[in-house]
Amino acid sequence: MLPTINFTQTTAFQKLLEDKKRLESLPLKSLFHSDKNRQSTYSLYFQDILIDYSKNLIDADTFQHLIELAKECQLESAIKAQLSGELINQTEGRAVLHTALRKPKGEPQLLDGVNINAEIHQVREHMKEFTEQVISGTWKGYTQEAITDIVNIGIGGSDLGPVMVTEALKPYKTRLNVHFVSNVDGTHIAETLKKLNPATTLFLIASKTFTTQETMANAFTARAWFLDAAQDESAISKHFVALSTNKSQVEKFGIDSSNMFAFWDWVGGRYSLWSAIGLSISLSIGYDNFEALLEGAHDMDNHLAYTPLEKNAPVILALLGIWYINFWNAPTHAILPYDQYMHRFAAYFQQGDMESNGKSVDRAGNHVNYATGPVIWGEPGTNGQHAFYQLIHQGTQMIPADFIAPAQTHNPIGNHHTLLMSNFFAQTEALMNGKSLDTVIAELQKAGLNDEAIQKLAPFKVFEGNKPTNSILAKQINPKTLGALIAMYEHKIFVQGVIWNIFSYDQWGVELGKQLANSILPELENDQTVTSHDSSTNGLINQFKAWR
Ligand SMILES: O=P(O)(O)OC[C@H]1O[C@H](O)[C@H](O)[C@@H](O)[C@@H]1O
Repeated sequence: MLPTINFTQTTAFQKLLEDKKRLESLPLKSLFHSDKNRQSTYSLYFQDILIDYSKNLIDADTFQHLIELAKECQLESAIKAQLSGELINQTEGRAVLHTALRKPKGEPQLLDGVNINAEIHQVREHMKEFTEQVISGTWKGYTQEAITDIVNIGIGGSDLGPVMVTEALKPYKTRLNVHFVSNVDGTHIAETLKKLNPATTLFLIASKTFTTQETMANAFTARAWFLDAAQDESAISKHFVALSTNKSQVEKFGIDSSNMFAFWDWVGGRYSLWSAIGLSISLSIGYDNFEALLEGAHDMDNHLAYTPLEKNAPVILALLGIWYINFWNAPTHAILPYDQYMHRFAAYFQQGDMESNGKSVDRAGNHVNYATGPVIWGEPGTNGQHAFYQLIHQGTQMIPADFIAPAQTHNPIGNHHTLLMSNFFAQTEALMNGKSLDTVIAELQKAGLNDEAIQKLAPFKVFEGNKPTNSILAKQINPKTLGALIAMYEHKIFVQGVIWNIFSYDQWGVELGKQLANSILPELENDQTVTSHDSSTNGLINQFKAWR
């Protein structure tokens, strides 16, 4: 079981309140002036990834107190509880073992006293064989042609992870074209199918529960589109496979269980790209690369488990997040990859983080009196710079940000990568240093403005600085480093949930909307005036009915 400690009642919390007062009036850049070794003190290497957290509003005492906070909240035993398969997802009565999916063959993982490693590797073996058959063209469609296109139909965790990873690892692409349909808006599937030939298309119906409304609607549409061409139900077995935990629903849909890739209820949807849900990844980049992704994540799991908290990357990132959210009132956190291939990374962690830690009830069932998970957002640099960085630089909210970049590009064209990286380095430096009024005045004088003009313009050109950032510099974004990065963020989320004393692995908050949609659906299927809701909802429904 996880400990239930209110972190605001700890000794470390009180010390951190004092630290905040001290650091408020201490410019971050002065911490660099007074300590020439600051970068090496506040950065660490994880394999070929440099995690530099020195541009944060911390000093030695604060860092120490953050570690003490983690210890007082019994983080170390919580990490052991999760990794050893305890039922830490208490509201659903489940263990949380996505880390087990990344263990090599033969490395035991106990769940209820049973070693589940062999079962996991059986599915991985099935994924490997299937991937190789489809890529080599020995898996044939109903016209005996090889498959050219894969359509993954899934939503939430059965979509976002595979989309993000296949995009991030596009340089490793096999000959297969992978498409993703998630939205129940018919436009999504219509636009996807337009480009495809049923004879060479393979559908992966990805759903942990196999009952999700959007996915089932898209799956039935895909089935009808396919049968319209094939005119033969027996052809389905060559063109539809299921990635799910729900065998009976899969069979009901008409997919043979030999075409089902199983996973288990101890894999949370938003942590499932490592399971059979990753089949689209494996087809997209090849099984060996998929395995390398898992290996990278497994190395990060070991780092979490065996590294002292002071040197533990996900723990440090989590504690820095707590520092800003709970002591500096930062409501959001930006993830800014300077890598076009990683353009869905922030979107992926919107679900990862916000569905996990968007909670307001603690593990004892009481309403919390402190902030929990932040709003996660971000876009790739440099696009973000020309869109929303203005607010990060000069707005009123503190927005801690992670800058992520590869030193080596997969596309060495002219000086593009140097241009990109000059922006990567410049932004975190600018956010930290800002620009003082004196500097602004001197610049305006140099530009030849008169005193009156300078006085008028100067305030708008001042940058306060002191904006905290982490810089995560990877030698290269490849399957292994990406796996490690994803796992690092996953563990960061878990660590924060432990400190906030919330359950990070349930998602009851998504249920109410689903329930209401189900009750409204029949009301939309006739032309009668609706009166069963509030006047706004009734009015909107009735206008919709009149206009459709
Ligand atoms: O994989 P499925 O069972 O279809 O679930 C898809 C998604 O459904 C819900 O929105 C859950 O909140 C998500 O966590 C889940 O990823």
